[in-house]
Amino acid sequence: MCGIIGIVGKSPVNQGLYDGLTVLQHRGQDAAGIMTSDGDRLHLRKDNGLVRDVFHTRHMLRLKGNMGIGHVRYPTAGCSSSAESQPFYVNSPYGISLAHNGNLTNADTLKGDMFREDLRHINTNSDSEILLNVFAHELQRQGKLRIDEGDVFEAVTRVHKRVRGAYAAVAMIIGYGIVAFRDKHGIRPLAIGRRETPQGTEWTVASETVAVDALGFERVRDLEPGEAVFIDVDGNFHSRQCAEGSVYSPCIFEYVYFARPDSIIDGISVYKARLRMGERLARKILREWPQHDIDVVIPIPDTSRTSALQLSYELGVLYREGFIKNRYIGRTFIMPGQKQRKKSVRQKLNAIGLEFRGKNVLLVDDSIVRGTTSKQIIQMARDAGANKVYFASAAPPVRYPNVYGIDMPTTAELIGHGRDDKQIAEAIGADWLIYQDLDDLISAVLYKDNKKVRQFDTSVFSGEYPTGDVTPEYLKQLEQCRSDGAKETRDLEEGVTIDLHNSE
Ligand SMILES: O=P(O)(O)OC[C@H]1O[C@H](OP(=O)(O)OP(=O)(O)O)[C@H](O)[C@@H]1O
Ligand SMILES: NC(=O)CC[C@H](N)C(=O)O
Ligand SMILES: [Mg+2]
Repeated sequence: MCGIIGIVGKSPVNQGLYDGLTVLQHRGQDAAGIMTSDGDRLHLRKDNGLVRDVFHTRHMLRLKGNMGIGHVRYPTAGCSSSAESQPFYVNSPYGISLAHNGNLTNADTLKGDMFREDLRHINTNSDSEILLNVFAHELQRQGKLRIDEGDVFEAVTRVHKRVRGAYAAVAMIIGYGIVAFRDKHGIRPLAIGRRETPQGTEWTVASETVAVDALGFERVRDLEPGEAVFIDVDGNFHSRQCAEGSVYSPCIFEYVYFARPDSIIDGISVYKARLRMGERLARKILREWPQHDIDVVIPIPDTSRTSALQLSYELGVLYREGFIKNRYIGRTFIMPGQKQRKKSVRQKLNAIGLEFRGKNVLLVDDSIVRGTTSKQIIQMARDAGANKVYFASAAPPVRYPNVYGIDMPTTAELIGHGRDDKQIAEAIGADWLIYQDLDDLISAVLYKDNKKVRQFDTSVFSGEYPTGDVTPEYLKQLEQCRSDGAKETRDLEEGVTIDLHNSE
């Protein structure tokens, strides 16, 4: 997952973009970047690392201008070189930069078309560079010296006709403004905020409402699937539906794990959805094991806390924080390699002995993906003296790859693939394991908050891909180039790619 943000302001936006990226950090820890526009000049700083490490005072001073976009990256295509960090830039037409969250499913075809038909060179293996070039080509094709919002929307309409997969994007056109658009399934989130100042109205577009809140903007609404909004340099807001047959199918895994609980995605509170997940899972436990002997419910920090709390309440069993999280270690699941992920679990969490000694503990996590966390945590609970260690997952088993912006491309890496619940329990070392049912998860998220959302992208649980273009051949090819093993070899072979547009 990545985090994106754009601001059209009435005063310098560098600090706002930085602050916005900081609260979107949980969506991508590998790289960060900001590009601002100051009159007819663009300023860029991007590199590998966390937001706080990438931007120093000297970079912030150079990021001048009242309009800009930013990105935090969790790679799902290409490699993790700083050259593939975002925003990307093309000089023609007009000078355009773009930041993207998601993953294109027809990137290879598009790349070929770009070269053969559009005569454009793509310098990296990033699908986001392709998305930018498709947009740039479609804008250029109109052959205008000066453009207006109609031309921008026409270009986005044509992008939707060519591009498949998941894309929530913000693009900045020098001298004109910022355009934001969302694929016709609305798989990745994108929210709009506005702020009144004595100088006039300022606008922001960001992956999650937490960024809108943190910057002191007022939440306006989410972009609709297939919709584009264009905010011109004077702060005028324009919007248009640019795709045919748009159907809301937001990624349900955003609610399970990715998003911050204080965000509201597509009108649905992530926090409330997680509470309901806990509630439904508790009811399932009571149905399946009414005579349970659970002494205490313990969450696996951070994400499972909300659902674990509600689960314990509904179950009528004590909730205890038995694991303490090191606040300086980030999310382990989105780390690039399995070795690093494994090592980080132990660095990140430590058990409080007295909560485990002689007790039957129910550990609750939001999801089990590769089993990296659950396996080690269960062992830690045993080492801390637990009598029985039970495990509950607020999401159903993850059994299928994700192709829309979450880096889980290989079925073989998923602990739920090809195993039933009993075999998974054995593999992670649990005495008993319970998963949320998919229907319960859907009803926990759906509820009645937003009537427009009727279905979700549930592909990692169901194997059903809403874009309809994900074939077994595609998945095989994805697995070959993006498995942990393939990534390691490639990073060694490619070494450091020199970036064209970067400054130290
Ligand atoms: O089965 P796995 O492959 O280990 O993946 C699942 C785990 O990874 C995530 O935690 P993470 O540490 O990334 O973030 P968190 O602190 O937000 O819970 C998630 O919350 C689960 O705990
Ligand atoms: N997780 C994402 O949204 C990734 C965006 C893009 N596919 C990249 O790899 O940079
Ligand atoms: Mg976790």
